Amino acid sequence: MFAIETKQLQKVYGATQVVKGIDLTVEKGEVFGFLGRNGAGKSTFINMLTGIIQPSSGTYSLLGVKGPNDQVKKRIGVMPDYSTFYGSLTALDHLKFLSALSGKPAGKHGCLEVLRLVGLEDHAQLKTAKFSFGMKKKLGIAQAIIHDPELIFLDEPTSGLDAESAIHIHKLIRHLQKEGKTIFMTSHNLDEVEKICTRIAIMKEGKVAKIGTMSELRSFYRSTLTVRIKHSPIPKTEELTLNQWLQTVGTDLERKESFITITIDHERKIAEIIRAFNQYKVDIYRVEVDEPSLEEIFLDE
Ligand SMILES: Nc1ncnc2c1ncn2[C@@H]1O[C@H](COP(=O)(O)OP(=O)(O)OP(=O)(O)O)[C@@H](O)[C@H]1O
Repeated sequence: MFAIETKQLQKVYGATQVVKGIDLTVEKGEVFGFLGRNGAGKSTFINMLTGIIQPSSGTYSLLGVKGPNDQVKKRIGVMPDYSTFYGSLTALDHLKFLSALSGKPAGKHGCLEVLRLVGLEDHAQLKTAKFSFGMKKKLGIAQAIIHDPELIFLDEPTSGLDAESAIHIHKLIRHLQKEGKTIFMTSHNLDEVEKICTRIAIMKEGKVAKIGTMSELRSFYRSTLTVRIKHSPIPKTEELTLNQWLQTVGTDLERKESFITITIDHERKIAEIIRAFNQYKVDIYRVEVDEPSLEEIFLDE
């Protein structure tokens, strides 16, 4: 059973198809990153799954239950792209109120624990009207997880946060994953997605353009690897043979003092090169492989 499954999910506004029939599955326990340029349709997609808006056509299931379904809504947590708060309440009272509404009251201790998890323990008694943008973001995450949901939607959980707070939220997301939760998050921070997401979908103009783990996306993007090897001096007697052999292994061979750079079509060839160097009694000090970053893959779309 999938945490999320959509079939031909579509949203049309007037004559514009904003989400163009998406088929997507997310396994339980994943931290799934949903990326795309501004206006690609990410929030619209999430808003359909979380019941904020109705799909124009297509179907979806959350935690194995066909949506929309009021019972399953209690098992999901949502941090929308902007959250609203009761400004006259303190952070603690705000959370206590929401957790009572959820039908699964966390109590004062539970609420304080969630405030600690998001890094707001020192502001529990502060009225939310006085909260900064970053503090509101954290409180938005707190209210998404206060009822201990199994599936959590986070729309840009760290945008606008300082680096330290963002790292704190990354740790929280990993902690939630360890507890068996599924997280579906959007982000414009590609470094963060690369670090914490198990799988990634890149959305373009309402469709999923690419999907996979980071290594799958890398292999779709580029079928060759550029390898740079630092090595001990090659004995003069062996130089020619080794050079000739390297030219059969890869392309764009460059040799400079104690470095060679070569482009190969499979990582297995790195092992072949290392074995050959050993055979010629050449030591290898360092191997660097130039892999495409998520940014390159993303910009390629
Ligand atoms: N209620 C609406 N009526 C008409 N068009 C809408 C409506 N809501 C969203 N759109 C349009 O749908 C497109 C997708 O918007 P959406 O907010 O889903 O994008 P996004 O990928 O979340 O963007 P961002 O990264 O900026 O948050 C945009 O062109 C937007 O203008």
